Amino acid sequence: MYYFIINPNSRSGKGALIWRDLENILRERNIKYQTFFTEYKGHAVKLSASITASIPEDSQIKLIAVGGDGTIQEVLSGVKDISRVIFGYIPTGSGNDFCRSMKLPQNPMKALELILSDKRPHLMDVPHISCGSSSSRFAISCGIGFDAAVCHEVGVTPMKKVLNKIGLGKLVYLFVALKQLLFLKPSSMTLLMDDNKKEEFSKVYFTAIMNQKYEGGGFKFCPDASPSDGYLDVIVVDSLSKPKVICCLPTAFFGKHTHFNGIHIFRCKKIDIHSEARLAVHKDGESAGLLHDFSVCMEPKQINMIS
Ligand SMILES: Nc1ncnc2c1ncn2[C@@H]1O[C@H](COP(=O)(O)OP(=O)(O)OP(=O)(O)O)[C@@H](O)[C@H]1O
Repeated sequence: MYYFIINPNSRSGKGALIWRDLENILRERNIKYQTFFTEYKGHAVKLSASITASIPEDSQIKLIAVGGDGTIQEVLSGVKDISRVIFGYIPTGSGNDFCRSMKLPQNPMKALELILSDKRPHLMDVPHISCGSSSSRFAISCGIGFDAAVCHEVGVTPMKKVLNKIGLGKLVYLFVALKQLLFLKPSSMTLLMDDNKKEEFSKVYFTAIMNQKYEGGGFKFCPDASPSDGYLDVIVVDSLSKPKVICCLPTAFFGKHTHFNGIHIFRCKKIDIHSEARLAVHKDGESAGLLHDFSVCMEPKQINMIS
């Protein structure tokens, strides 16, 4: 039995249309499945929690997220015990950084074929973010500062709808990034890694904590990040002039930004971040509010991922 959690609103409503075609394939092949449609932000967390709470002891279920990167983040966050889930993903979002990093099919039909092929799943690391009293999982990355401000604006800008209509949804990240950069004020930040390594920076544009190589619609910010090495890769962009950031950003599409002065990359299993200014924070591209502090650590258990 497959349990599909579907965000019909992904890619500005195209998700619902794509699901119709996918469901025809499931029906034609007499596949056993159940569907759960999200109706509002945060609904996938609840659906995933109630589905996985009903798994009988010592058994596993196939839980499939159908949506954008934000839907993956919510579905993973709701799962009760990740070791009892075989997780699959069908991309119907705009950014699709998860597919890019995991080398999964970007085409929803091909992604469904992969899920139905019954290939042996691979283990994937799942990081955990704590902000005050709230905590959740993410799959790709979380970040504070510029990258989060971009994610926040991408989520609300009407430009996303327009560009999605003409099949250029990915460009929205580029336009919003350039606009945000013009108004951005760097902040001082302290990073405490694995409880013993402290790094202080005075003019941080953003810090991203990455489980995967890509975020923000294709920026390869941490080219050596791997979702199966048990580590978080951290990038800090500090003390660059704005013109230099503009020069550096396009090179990040190819992971060639790491040699610029002011780009710092670290690796750890746990990190506590403090920003002097209250800045935007994101998890897998979805806004997590404006914060001074948050912590990220790797979950002790990995999830079985169909890939
Ligand atoms: N029925 C719904 N109506 C409105 N928003 C929803 C609904 N279901 C889910 N959401 C919210 O929509 C947001 C974006 O979803 P998702 O990431 O799946 O799609 P996307 O934004 O098109 O893709 P991407 O993140 O790859 O750009 C998430 O925060 C999710 O909680």
